[in-house]
Amino acid sequence: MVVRATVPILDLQDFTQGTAAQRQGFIQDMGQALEHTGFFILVRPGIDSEILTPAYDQIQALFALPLGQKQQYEKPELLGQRGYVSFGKEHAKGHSLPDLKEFWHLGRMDNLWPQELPEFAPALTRLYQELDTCAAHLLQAASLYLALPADFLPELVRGGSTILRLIHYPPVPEDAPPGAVRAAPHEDINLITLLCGATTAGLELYQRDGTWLPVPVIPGGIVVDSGDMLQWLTNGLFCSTTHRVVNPIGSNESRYSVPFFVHPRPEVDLTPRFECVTRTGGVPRFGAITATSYLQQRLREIGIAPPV
Ligand SMILES: O=C(O)CCC(=O)C(=O)O
Ligand SMILES: [Fe+2]
Repeated sequence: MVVRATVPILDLQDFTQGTAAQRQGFIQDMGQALEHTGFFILVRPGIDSEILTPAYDQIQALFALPLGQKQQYEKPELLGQRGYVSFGKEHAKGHSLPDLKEFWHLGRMDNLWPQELPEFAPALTRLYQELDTCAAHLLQAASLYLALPADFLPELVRGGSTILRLIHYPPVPEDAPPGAVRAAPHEDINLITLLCGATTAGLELYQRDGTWLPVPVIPGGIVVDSGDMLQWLTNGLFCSTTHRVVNPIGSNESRYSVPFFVHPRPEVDLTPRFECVTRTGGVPRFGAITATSYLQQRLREIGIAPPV
């Protein structure tokens, strides 16, 4: 019998409102998912449609603005960390072809806001805050799984450089370079990513047997994955899984998705925790580095930051 792999599904309310046994079950299942798949789908994440719907309306309105207006908010000196990044700018590490996407970044502070859309700032600020709360629950559960104090990981990201990325993948242009895809295979740089509300399928994750597993779109669910910084800090116990977004087959429509990249504060030390080194064979696989040095190095690799 062939057993088909699936992406684990977890219910956040087991952790936030469940019995002691449900809470413990959530911690175990989440830890196992991050160890073995690097991905899971979170249902009942506590972000309701009153927040998501207006945010999505604003995202669609943003990308519908004329290119010239969007480009007023494209500022190379911000290294793509705030405002607009136009179609074809970013490429995945190790890939020369650009991804077929345009996107907008907003953070905890120092944001650029599109003056054309007065509702944009309040709607997106609320979504950022809700995702920040959701991420804190997940990082608490991850800390408990690692037998660290519950506040260990949430404390690293408090006031940190977390970024909300609004992505629009337009219909694939006829003149797109052969081989270019919506998002080429890559790993996320940060600690964890919460991907909310992709409008259509396309996200796939790479499995150890060399096959790609499509991630289903579950309405109201959030796709969560662990990134390279968490892999580093846990000495590889939690894996940062390669993923990609494939081009649509059949109807060539726009796809929107909204990843929330949870980052530590810049000065945070990412040296593997000794508890995790012990759990992974006793030998540190990674060295000492701060979150800011790690990020700069990675942004250079994807063509966003200038070489030193
Ligand atoms: O659009 C998606 O579903 C995934 C996007 C992604 O992996 C990324 O921006 O890092
Ligand atoms: Fe990603």
